[in-house]
Amino acid sequence: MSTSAATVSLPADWRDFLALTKPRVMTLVVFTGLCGMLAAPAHIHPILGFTAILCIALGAGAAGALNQWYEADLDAKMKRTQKRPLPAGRMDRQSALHFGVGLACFSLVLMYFAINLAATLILAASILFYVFVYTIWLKRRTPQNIVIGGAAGAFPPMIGWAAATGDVSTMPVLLFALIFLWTPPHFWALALFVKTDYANAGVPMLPVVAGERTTRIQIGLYTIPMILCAAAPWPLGFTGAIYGITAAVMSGLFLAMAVQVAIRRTGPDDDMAPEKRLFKFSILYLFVVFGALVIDRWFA
Ligand code: HEM
Ligand SMILES: CC(C)=CCC/C(C)=C/CC/C(C)=C/COP(=O)(O)OP(=O)(O)O
Repeated sequence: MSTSAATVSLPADWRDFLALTKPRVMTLVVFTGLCGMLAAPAHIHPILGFTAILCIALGAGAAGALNQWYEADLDAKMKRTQKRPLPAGRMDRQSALHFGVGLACFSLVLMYFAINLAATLILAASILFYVFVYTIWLKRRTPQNIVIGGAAGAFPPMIGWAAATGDVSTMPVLLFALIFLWTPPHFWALALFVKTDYANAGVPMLPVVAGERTTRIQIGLYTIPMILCAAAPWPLGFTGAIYGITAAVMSGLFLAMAVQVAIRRTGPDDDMAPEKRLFKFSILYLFVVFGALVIDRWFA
């Protein structure tokens, strides 16, 4: 259990509450949720659609706040996270806890009454998974933390789909699998160049525990099933050529960058440019592939 990381010296303002929700990561979470909703074979009224996306954003924000409530001690030890409201002492942990629990309850109640049970249950699963399975249980215990805990971030397209259709079928499961398999290359590419931060904080991320070589190989190994999942919707008849060709081009680029990272040997002064490029590209990849899904459905 984490302890209070710093003396609280400044009153928190709305920017600190916004920072608790991890807004930058949330943009992609919300985008994949929106694309899952718009790619579904059912129309949802725009106001209900907006409400469902709002619920995903609030639920993800709640999960981010509860993550920061629990790991203020870890965040205080890492350069990348030291300026967050809790480790910087601009907010007390209880406020973050109340904010996170309140937001989670609000998003779930709104989803249930405005949308449907299926979307509510999957949203609840993703909040619970991120907070309890990833943050509290696995993150400090095993380098497989992000493989298993990563499921939390893979649910949003399924939530969007369920909001539009009321259920879940093969296609949203494929979209879940795509993000699930994307998460290890996304995160481990970053972990390779912020390895020292994690080592200092005592977090057992793969490069710290198993070494760089293993991490590089694992990045390559997860990329192969990931691109198969990205390719599958076209031959399975769920999408057309716009999606199929876009996914193939983006997956080809992803594979090339992942292989480059997988086979590289680096010295202590290496600038880690290929790893940084792969991390940045991983984000663009999901934006473009999910965007293509919607363009294919609506404009093809
Ligand atoms: C367990 C799974 C994941 C882990 C451990 C992880 C970890 C990280 C970390 C540490 C960063 C750097 C953020 C920062 O500098 O504050 C990051 C950035 C990012 N992640 Fe992930 N991530 C995961 C899953 C996801 C998922 C599922 C998405 C969305 C679908 C996502 C989207 C992003 C985006 C958009 C950024 C860039 C944020 C920025 O520009 O600052 N991540 N991720
Ligand atoms: C719809 C819904 C509830 C989604 C929630 C899932 C979600 C926000 C997934 C993204 C995962 C994420 C931000 C991991 C960051 O890892 P970390 O927490 O180890 O990163 P840190 O070191 O920056 O805190």
